[in-house]
Amino acid sequence: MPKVAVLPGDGIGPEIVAEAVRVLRVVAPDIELTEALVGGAAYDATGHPLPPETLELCKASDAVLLGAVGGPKWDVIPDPNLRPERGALLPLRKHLGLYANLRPAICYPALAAASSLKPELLEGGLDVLVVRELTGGMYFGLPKENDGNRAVDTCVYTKDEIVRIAHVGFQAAQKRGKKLCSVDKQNVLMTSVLWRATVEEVAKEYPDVQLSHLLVDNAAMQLVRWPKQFDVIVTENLFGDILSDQAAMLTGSLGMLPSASLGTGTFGLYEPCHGSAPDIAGKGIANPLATILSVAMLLRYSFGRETEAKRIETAVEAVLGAGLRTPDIAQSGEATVGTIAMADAVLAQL
Ligand SMILES: NC(=O)C1=CN([C@@H]2O[C@H](COP(=O)(O)OP(=O)(O)OC[C@H]3O[C@@H](n4cnc5c(N)ncnc54)[C@H](O)[C@@H]3O)[C@@H](O)[C@H]2O)C=CC1
Ligand SMILES: CC(C)CC(=O)C(=O)O
Ligand SMILES: [Mg+2]
Repeated sequence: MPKVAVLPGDGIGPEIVAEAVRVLRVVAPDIELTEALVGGAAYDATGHPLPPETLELCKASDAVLLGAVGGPKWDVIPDPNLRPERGALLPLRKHLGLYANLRPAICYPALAAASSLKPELLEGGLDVLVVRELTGGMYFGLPKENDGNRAVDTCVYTKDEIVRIAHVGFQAAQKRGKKLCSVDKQNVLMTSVLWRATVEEVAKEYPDVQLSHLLVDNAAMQLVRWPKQFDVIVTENLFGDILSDQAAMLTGSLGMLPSASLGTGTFGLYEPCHGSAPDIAGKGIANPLATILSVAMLLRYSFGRETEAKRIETAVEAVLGAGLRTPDIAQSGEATVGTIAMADAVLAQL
């Protein structure tokens, strides 16, 4: 029986994951779901944000569905390695070998008005894929220190790490618009000099893909100036984290962006791109669509179930077309629905 580990986490995590699980149960009732603690919730219950039994469950599963971790309550844990982000999320990605993070930023035509961009920049929709390297760079480099007077973070990339994510970027572009933009900061960072040279080398294997390079500051500007120039963006961990949140706003809301974190093979971890949103947690108004769309990615990438994945994506598009809006994607004066009602509407469209 196919197995999925379900890790709701903190803040709005449990609220949105509960709705995504309802969708998954309807679309793929044969998949066995097992819930486990992660993040602040796990720290409170067990003293560690990633209990060994949670990691074991993930390893014994075919895929993981995660909500989000972290929040102000756990920012004050004295040992930074026991905080949810550094103690659970990053180790999960590393232990599970999930080096490729796919973050599709799709602006559904019905949401053009919710985007922070002028509608004419999004005419006919927007579909940009950010391929973010997920297990290297600044988030993982050692030493990582802070003695109160001086703090150090270290950015490390090996050629192998760049080669494998570059292949993911090129292959994704081959299946789409055949354009890849590699984003770095090679005018300053040595890791970026290696990044650019390596991407150039890998490009020789993909003559059908048009490769371009942008420095990250320019890339951030170009994303809001003319987002349709992009097809696939491949970049390192920190830049991809930032640029994908920025790309999310082009689609209407951070609450719309799903993600797949993949390694070799079909195992994957699926989560919305956003965090635990403590400012709206417990209010029943979080947008569940990023997590519901992450379930579609789970079905597509870990189980090869394209039909079921499309079924979910079509239902989401229909619900948006019918005018349902959680507050994050509503225009002023527009009626809104809560988390559960939005998921009810998706279920009704399936
Ligand atoms: N993968 C993960 O588990 C991540 C965890 N975090 C953690 O989450 C906590 C909060 O971080 P923030 O910087 O506030 O980022 P965030 O992504 O949680 O929220 C940013 C803004 O977007 C809104 N938002 C996010 N998701 C939404 C949704 N589904 N529906 C409607 N509005 C939504 C929030 O209300 C907030 O105003 C921190 O502890 C952070 O470390 C942040 C990013 C990723
Ligand atoms: C919480 C961070 C470690 C990660 C993050 O912001 C993300 O993966 O989007
Ligand atoms: Mg982020």
